[in-house]
Amino acid sequence: MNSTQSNGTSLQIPVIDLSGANAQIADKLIDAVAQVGFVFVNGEGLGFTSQILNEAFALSKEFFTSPIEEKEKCAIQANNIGWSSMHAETLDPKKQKRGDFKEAINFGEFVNGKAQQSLAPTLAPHEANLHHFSVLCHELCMKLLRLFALGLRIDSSKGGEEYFSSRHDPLKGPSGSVLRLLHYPAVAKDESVMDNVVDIRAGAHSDYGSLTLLFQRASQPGLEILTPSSTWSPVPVYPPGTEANAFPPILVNIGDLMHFWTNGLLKSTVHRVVFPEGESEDRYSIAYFCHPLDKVEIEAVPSEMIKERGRESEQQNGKTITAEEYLKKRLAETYGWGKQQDAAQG
Ligand SMILES: O=C(O)CCC(=O)C(=O)O
Ligand SMILES: [Fe+2]
Repeated sequence: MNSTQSNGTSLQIPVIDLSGANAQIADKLIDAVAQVGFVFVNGEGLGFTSQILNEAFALSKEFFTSPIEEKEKCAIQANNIGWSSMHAETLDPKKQKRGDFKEAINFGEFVNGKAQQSLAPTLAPHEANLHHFSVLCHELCMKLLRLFALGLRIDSSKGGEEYFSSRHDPLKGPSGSVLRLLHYPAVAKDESVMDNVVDIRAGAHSDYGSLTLLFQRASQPGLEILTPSSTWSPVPVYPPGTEANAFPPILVNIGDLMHFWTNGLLKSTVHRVVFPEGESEDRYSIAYFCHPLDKVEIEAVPSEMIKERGRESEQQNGKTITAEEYLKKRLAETYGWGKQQDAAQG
């Protein structure tokens, strides 16, 4: 089996309904992310609607099909914001001969509803929609973060249910959170540009932040996660039991910072995006990478559930590492960020 083949082993990712979120749901959520690192949540009732998603994906398509000169005007900067072109990012540099078969655009935090970056002509009229989408994403993350704190039984003297959410409150300061539109063009299998062994839509990686939300579209699969037995398991767009939903459930996964924060209890699982077998269509996805506020110090979470677990050093220059330093360190270690601009993750 080469590095881009799947073996079809399928790992069940739990689906959790967050309506009426309570302690029982928090326990289920913690179990899911402690075991698999991924969980599906039903987006209905969380502000997302078919219309909002259809509009966001239509806008994404419009942007990616616009002239390259327009996209270049909002090219990605060292602050991780903007458009990254086809093959510009290499998520698995040790294995990949060529960069990911994808393009993407990152939106940083909006201030008073305004993007803090130049928007391409296709996007500028839709600034309010993009802002609204990122607000919905952040609100869902805050809900999940409250449930994580509840499930980890953080004492009220240490912040209780608000332990994580208060450290992700955009009113208290900036963070590295990013809304990202992704486009993976379809490629005919016999096309000469396509080398099955070296080409991959997104190389194997784990995300860097606290948690990631991922929105997928029907008939555009391709995401796979690495199982504990080191096989690749395809991730469905509509997991069993959700086929009748108005839109696919939202996929949530834990990032490396949360893994580190919880001494590895919550797992950041390696994943990748492959070309599906046979005829494929373009894949569009939307990700929201949620990060703590830049200034937050990542001390071990005050929970008895993680106390006994070993911890990597949290010190940097004798001080507890902050979320901002953690992100910069990860980007630099993994991608040589700052030396070369081949990374654009959130
Ligand atoms: O597009 C996808 O399905 C996954 C993207 C992803 O894993 C990432 O951008 O970190
Ligand atoms: Fe990812």
